[in-house]
Amino acid sequence: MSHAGTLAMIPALGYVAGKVAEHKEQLLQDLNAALSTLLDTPIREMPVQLLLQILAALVLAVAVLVWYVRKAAAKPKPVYLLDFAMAHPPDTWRFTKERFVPANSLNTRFNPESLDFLGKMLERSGLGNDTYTPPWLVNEPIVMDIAHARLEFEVTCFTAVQELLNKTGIQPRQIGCVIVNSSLFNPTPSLAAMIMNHFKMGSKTINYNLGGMGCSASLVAIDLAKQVLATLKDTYVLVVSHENITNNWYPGNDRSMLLPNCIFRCNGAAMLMTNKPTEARRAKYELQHLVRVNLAGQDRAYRCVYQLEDENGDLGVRLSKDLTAVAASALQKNMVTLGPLVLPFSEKFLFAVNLLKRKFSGKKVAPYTPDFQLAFDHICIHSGGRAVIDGMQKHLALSDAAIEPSRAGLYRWGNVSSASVWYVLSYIETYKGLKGGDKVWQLSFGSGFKCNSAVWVAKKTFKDTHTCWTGFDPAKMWEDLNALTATLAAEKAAKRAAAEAAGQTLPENGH
Ligand SMILES: CC(C)(COP(=O)(O)OP(=O)(O)OC[C@H]1O[C@@H](n2cnc3c(N)ncnc32)[C@H](O)[C@@H]1OP(=O)(O)O)[C@@H](O)C(=O)NCCC(=O)NCCSC(=O)CC(=O)O
Repeated sequence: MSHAGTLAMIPALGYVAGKVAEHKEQLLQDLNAALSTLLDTPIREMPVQLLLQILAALVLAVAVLVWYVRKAAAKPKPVYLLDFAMAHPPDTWRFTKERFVPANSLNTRFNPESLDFLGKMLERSGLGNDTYTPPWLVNEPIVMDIAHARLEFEVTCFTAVQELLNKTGIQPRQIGCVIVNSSLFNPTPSLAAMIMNHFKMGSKTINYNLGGMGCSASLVAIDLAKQVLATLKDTYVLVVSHENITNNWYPGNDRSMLLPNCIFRCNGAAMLMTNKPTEARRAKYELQHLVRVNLAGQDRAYRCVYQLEDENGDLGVRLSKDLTAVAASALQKNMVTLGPLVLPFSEKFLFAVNLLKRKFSGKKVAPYTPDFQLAFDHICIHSGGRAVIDGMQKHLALSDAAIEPSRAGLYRWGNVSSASVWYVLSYIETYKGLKGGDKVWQLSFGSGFKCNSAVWVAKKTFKDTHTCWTGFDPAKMWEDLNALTATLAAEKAAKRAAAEAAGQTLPENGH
């Protein structure tokens, strides 16, 4: 029954309760008399009508019991996130900003304009000085073979999984299913098989490998884990999210394909999910909602993150300038489903009034964006790039404090693809901590084009210091980011003034 139906029954129940209280004495006397007659009368002597009434009551009781048991069995069992751990590559993989252009100069195929573009984009990207790249991509000789791509996966993800097993005390043989997502590196045997082989998992463990699913694939993997947990009893599902830099380093001169070299960096996240009731108390979170939106049916959205060969045959991923606009439209669609599930009544009401005004007022009314900060205590937005985060902050009208974890994710780790929502959550656990009952929103975007949301509820009050944030200084980050914002604003103003002087008008984005 819907909540509205339940609410509507309250006055009726109140009326019945009032009447019962009013005639309590009489009712008790009648019941007593009926019971004594019933108990003193052998079944053979009972009137047929009474027997039928007893039978009907018994049938009704059994039907209610069966309905209740079936309803309880059909209710999805809770899905818990026991814990998660992040990859933290070795210090020898640190890739400072000063090294970026000299290291890229080792690739003799980059022309001077490309090197200029790479340097300029890095400066404006919102990445800090301390991200990680496999050393074989930025030292001579440059190697981009499959053995090194595998090595990158081992260094990042095996360590994250090992740390997760150490934290939880779960043995590899207890894991019933392994799910790995990596968009651009899908060797055979699969990455999921590599995990099973390294950790010597049992032959009954099932595995899945999600390829080509972009930066929002971690939440697709979580959704798959949820579905697996609905079919396997009392088990653990290990989810590993990774994007490979070695297999994705573009050596050519197409600007839109060079952009990933500027912003994508080494990463890995390992999550342990379970449906075991005995783990309910120590689990960090319970999954409350998972909403997936996929715009693959629309050409512009489908093509805006696209792997292809350039005109010289070099393979890379082209990032379209449309990406932030497409992400905003995917977000809008996701919010339409997510909003009613999570927003407080006041926000739903304002949204509905706005909708009616837009439909029937005959005037141009701007759409109302609900305040999602009223629905969630913590927000983890995919740190896909400075422009992506800026766009999301604007669309969702988020405060600097609410968006800080995502900015920190980009600044400290770069665009770490689908693992980003976990680096962001680990920042929240490390710096802010959670209270039991806190709601966390993970929001990811990626090729397809997809926008996925996961809502988690903290099961306890805790703080967890993740090693991937050791030594990080949020104040220094804000100092750098504020300086960058000021530089970009000054540049934009100068461009606009020059254009106006020349009698031209620049579009909103300044180009
Ligand atoms: C790259 C930026 C840091 C640049 O910042 P700026 O403030 O300088 O931006 P801007 O718009 O003024 O652009 C500066 C210059 O870069 C060029 N430029 C910008 N975007 C470009 C693109 N996609 N392809 C080619 N050129 C591009 C502009 O034309 C301009 O060139 P000129 O100076 O010549 O006029 C920012 O635009 C950004 O963060 N973009 C989003 C990156 C992104 O797509 N991330 C999502 C990754 S995909 C992902 O995360 C999901 C997935 O993979 O599945």
